[in-house]
Amino acid sequence: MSVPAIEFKQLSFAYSGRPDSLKSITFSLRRGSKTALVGPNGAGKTTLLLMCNGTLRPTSGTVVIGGGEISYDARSLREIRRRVGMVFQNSDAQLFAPTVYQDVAFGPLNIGISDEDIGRAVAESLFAVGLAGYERRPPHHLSGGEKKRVAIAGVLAMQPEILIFDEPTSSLDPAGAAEIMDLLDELHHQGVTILLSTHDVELAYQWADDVVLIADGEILHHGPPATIFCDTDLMRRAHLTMPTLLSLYHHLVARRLMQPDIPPGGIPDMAQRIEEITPGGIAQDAPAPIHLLDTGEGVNGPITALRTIYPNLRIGVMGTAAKRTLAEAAIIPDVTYGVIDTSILHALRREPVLIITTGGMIERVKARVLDFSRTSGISLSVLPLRENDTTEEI
Ligand SMILES: Nc1ncnc2c1ncn2[C@@H]1O[C@H](COP(=O)(O)OP(=O)(O)OP(=O)(O)O)[C@@H](O)[C@H]1O
Repeated sequence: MSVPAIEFKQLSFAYSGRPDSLKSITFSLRRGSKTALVGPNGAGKTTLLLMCNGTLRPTSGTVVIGGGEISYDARSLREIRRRVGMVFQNSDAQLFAPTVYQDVAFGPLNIGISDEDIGRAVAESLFAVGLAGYERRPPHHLSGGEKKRVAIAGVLAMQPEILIFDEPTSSLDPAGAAEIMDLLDELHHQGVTILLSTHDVELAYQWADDVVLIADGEILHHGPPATIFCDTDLMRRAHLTMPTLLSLYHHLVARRLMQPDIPPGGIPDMAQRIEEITPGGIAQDAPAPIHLLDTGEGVNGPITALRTIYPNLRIGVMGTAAKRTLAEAAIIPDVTYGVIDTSILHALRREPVLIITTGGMIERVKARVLDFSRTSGISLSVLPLRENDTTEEI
């Protein structure tokens, strides 16, 4: 078995003169996993996250990063903070330079990266968080959401192997929050291990592979989201409520309108199940295909060709590189976040859709659509587009 990304071993912690905020915490995070640390106010989430890069030191017990126990001398801490990026809940605590550029450049500058490479890292990180062109702005004149993005860019510029986010979507509007979650998905796909804290059960249910439930400084459970969020006793003990999608599913099952099954993973799954039990749906028609274009193949030709066949084609774009390519080609996409599930919903409504992305994200689209087809029994097709070819089917 591979070495875990992070291990907490019998970790306890008390702020000076206070009772224990963390009580004998033991769990580990798989390398490359995306985990949500979920719990009510005051549960100990922030305190636990601050252990991950040595900002706080346990009163007893240890934190192990990639197989090595954290040491608390200045040199070791510098090295740990390069490998473990941390975005704080309060961005004001993280931003201090006079310009956005200097703020994002601060980390790379401190580890001796050349000016040219720093320029590139800053530009790429700002583009990734949707703030290209903000370089000369003073961070303290930005909105709360923009500050959060600058803080994220500063962490991305260090290319950490582990990302720790304390309430990543707080102070972001819903679309901005969804874009940041998509960015986290992209980073996860590049192999980064992600641990975020939240009390947003909707977000944790739809996004995380694993959920760690914490209340009153203790871990109540660590497991797959559906197992944890379906457990009403656990939810009550953690002062949380069941995600809306699960709650609706349980109500429909209890009223015998729906067969008990694996809980729905997202809106496409739920919409499909409702369509199956509702007369008058369009289930008898075959779904529209989801076209898929790798930006490496060039975007203008295939889009023009597809638009002549489908004038009402919807275009979704996933990932930083693809967004940049589309911006350069002056093509405005219809969907920029939640792209795969939105595209599945369009396909089920028999509306033509094209997803533009690149690299490993191509496989992610195929895997998610295949997974949906398998669980729903509805055969959806993904048609990878090439310059003169729109017919290959998975
Ligand atoms: N600087 C501090 N000094 C003393 N006690 C603190 C300090 N920070 C947090 N605590 C206490 O530690 C406990 C855990 O707080 P923590 O901020 O880790 O919880 P949290 O789960 O992140 O909460 P929230 O969701 O409200 O941000 C709480 O009882 C809190 O009052």
